[in-house]
Amino acid sequence: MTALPGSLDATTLVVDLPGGSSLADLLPALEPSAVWLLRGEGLIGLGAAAHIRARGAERFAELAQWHAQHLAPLAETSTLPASLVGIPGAGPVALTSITYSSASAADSHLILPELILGSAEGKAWITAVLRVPAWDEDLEETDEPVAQTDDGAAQVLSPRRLDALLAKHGLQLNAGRLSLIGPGQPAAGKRDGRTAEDSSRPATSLIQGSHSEQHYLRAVRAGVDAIEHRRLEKLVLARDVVVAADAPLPTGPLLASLAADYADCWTYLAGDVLGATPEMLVKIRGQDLSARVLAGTVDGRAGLQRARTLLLEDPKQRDEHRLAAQSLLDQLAPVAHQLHAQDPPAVLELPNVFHLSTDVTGRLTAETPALLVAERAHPTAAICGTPTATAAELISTLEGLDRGAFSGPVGWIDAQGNADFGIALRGGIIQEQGTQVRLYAGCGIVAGSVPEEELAETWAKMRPMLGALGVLPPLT
Ligand SMILES: C=C(O[C@@H]1C=C(C(=O)O)C=C[C@H]1O)C(=O)O
Repeated sequence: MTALPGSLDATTLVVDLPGGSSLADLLPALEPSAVWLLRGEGLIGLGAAAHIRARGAERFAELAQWHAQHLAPLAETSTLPASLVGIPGAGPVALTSITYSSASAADSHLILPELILGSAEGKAWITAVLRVPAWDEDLEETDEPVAQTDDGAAQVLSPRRLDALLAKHGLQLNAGRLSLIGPGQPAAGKRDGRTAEDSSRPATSLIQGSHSEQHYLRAVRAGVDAIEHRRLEKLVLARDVVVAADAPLPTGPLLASLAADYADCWTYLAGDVLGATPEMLVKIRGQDLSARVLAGTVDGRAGLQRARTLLLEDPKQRDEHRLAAQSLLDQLAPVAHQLHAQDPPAVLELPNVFHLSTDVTGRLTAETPALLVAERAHPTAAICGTPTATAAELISTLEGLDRGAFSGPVGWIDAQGNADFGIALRGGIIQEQGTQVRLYAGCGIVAGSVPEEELAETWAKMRPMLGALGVLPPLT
């Protein structure tokens, strides 16, 4: 973990967005360090005031400790404009991605952007986070006079410094209106989030991932075998493919296209992982928690009527789903009460696939820090299996992958401890200086699963990223 000398100072201002546009409309022209968007609203992080990395079994605890020591105190010291008080995620907020496995060679991340663009409930704001050096540090960067806010609180951020910070990220503020500097103004309400710059996007092609399709078919067969020998009930097996580009891929336009095409999914970027996930591991609002468990999948080409029959009336799909919902309830039970799971599950319709979906609600019983609630909830049987330990062990031998951030928690946590932790699905990991994205997808295997059908399902799950990257999947 990185030590952080000095302390942090955050200033939040209410802003207007260019007429008729949403936060997501700004994305194509930005180079975000972190993103979390649903239906055009959410958070865009730019730069980093602090970037904490952790690995191993203590990764959740280390990030939670950093939050408690550095971010939580800002809830007291950085006051919010009155109209934003009570809006979760408003003010200083860290975005995070945590690896699926404690054995991963990849880092887990907690990123506190130096500039946060936020929007929720029809309001928009910017938060600037500055690092105030300790007394014995070089003070060169803080030669600005300390200003006073209306309520008399000390404010390190002078108007000149704010303008410089905005300009560094291609933005400006005029009479409270936030806009892009230069020609790349957002296209108000533009449906597909694409701009003229798209024509100059790097050329992309699909190449094999860590293993062949045959390797995946064999792994699924071995998984079904283990289930039929009663070693376990359910197992989620993933595979990867790589999209290679002839130049670094700009993440702003990629995320904008995901946000436009998958508006009902959470579009995310944190550390090196990005995508658009439909699954919420756990959302924390004060003592309230909620989640959306998904398991059981039908290709979107089936159409809603047929998908409803295939999902709701198939005992195999219902069983696979029940195990996923039950695992979340069991794992949250020590820290929550009044846990309630929707029954029967609903059918969630996405542009590429249909899922069985269960909404869960509950109340946290004790003051468990949000990141440690996420640690408890992870991994559910939606992305691991039942029983968890047996499934995790089989995954590590059969998949032959380091999943990195794929299928781990991804989202944000604010100074008060409100948080969204999605599951990093339908995404990929940026590699090779931005010239490659490694896409991952997995499928729940139960007794009777057919390997070829599971392989086809992985392609359906990769469709959002393949589409955003301009690559056609093979015919399935
Ligand atoms: C593992 C993935 O998705 C998970 C597995 C599902 C399934 O097996 O039916 C459905 C939704 C997700 O919980 C993935 O998208 O890669």
